[in-house]
Amino acid sequence: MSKIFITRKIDDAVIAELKASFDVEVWDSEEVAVPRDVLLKHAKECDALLTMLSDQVDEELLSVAPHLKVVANMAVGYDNVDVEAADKAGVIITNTPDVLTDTTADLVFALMLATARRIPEAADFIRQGEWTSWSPYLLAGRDVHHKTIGIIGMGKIGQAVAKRAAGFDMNILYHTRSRKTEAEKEFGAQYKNLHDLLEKSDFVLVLAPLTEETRGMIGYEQFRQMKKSAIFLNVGRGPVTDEEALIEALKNDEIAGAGLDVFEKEPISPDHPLLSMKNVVAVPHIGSASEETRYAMMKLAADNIKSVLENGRPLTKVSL
Ligand SMILES: O=C(O)C(=O)[C@@H](O)[C@H](O)[C@H](O)CO
Repeated sequence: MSKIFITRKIDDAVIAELKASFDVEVWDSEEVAVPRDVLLKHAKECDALLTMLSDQVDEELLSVAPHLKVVANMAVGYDNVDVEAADKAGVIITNTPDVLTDTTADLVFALMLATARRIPEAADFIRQGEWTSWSPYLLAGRDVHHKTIGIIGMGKIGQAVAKRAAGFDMNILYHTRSRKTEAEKEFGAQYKNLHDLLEKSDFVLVLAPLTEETRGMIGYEQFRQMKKSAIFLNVGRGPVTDEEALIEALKNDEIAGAGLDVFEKEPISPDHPLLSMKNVVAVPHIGSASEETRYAMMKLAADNIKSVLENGRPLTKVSL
């Protein structure tokens, strides 16, 4: 019977479905990542791994895993996986695209609205008992409707954001590796080089995956090119942004605010400088965190393993 190791406690129904056909072991914690030595021990004897973003699937792991046929990453991103090394080792890597697209695009709008309309600040204002009177500009924020959003990384989530932005009568710019003519036709999105997008956008949104190409792509120079009234959003990967440069840009009022779901190092500590800034809305990597979507991500990861072990065919393979 094929052996599967799941690196985090996921939904019982999904585990039960796998246990019906395979020998399944689960790292029995939702919060605590599986320690490296435990992961390597299981990799030595497993045919399949179901992994999280916090698990490094690298040459060391692949070199001790003679039976490994598939690694199903419970994420659309796979910057925790050395895909080239896996390909050389003949190990199939899968991810969880599509099932999280709309949920993550919703979080983009939640962050954009929360930052622009100062929602967390306003919620605190009442809780602190500060709402004692009214003034014309009390907690006045900035409009989102009819403004310009610049999307960096126009994959499926970027296009789902463009669809929502069209509903807000926004002007949509995008910068990405390949033109998205569909999004141009359907949502009036305009392709721009990075400099023009940064100069023209009221909201600059990072959705690009983390690659050697995109690491640190938004740094001091890029923040200087943005409008002073711009709000910066990152719902992609933290290291795409030079976080020191972001902190400087906020401190020096080079931009007006930031809405962040991802950070250079996660989790971030409560004394992180970004958390002391009123014009920053920070949330703990919850882009895809709806019950429906996280269940769908678990199920898709499990179905990928089942399909590969039963007929060698992945459902959502990561290709080089
Ligand atoms: O899918 C991704 O690439 C994500 O970043 C998120 O959907 C996950 O929540 C992440 O895997 C949680 O750590």
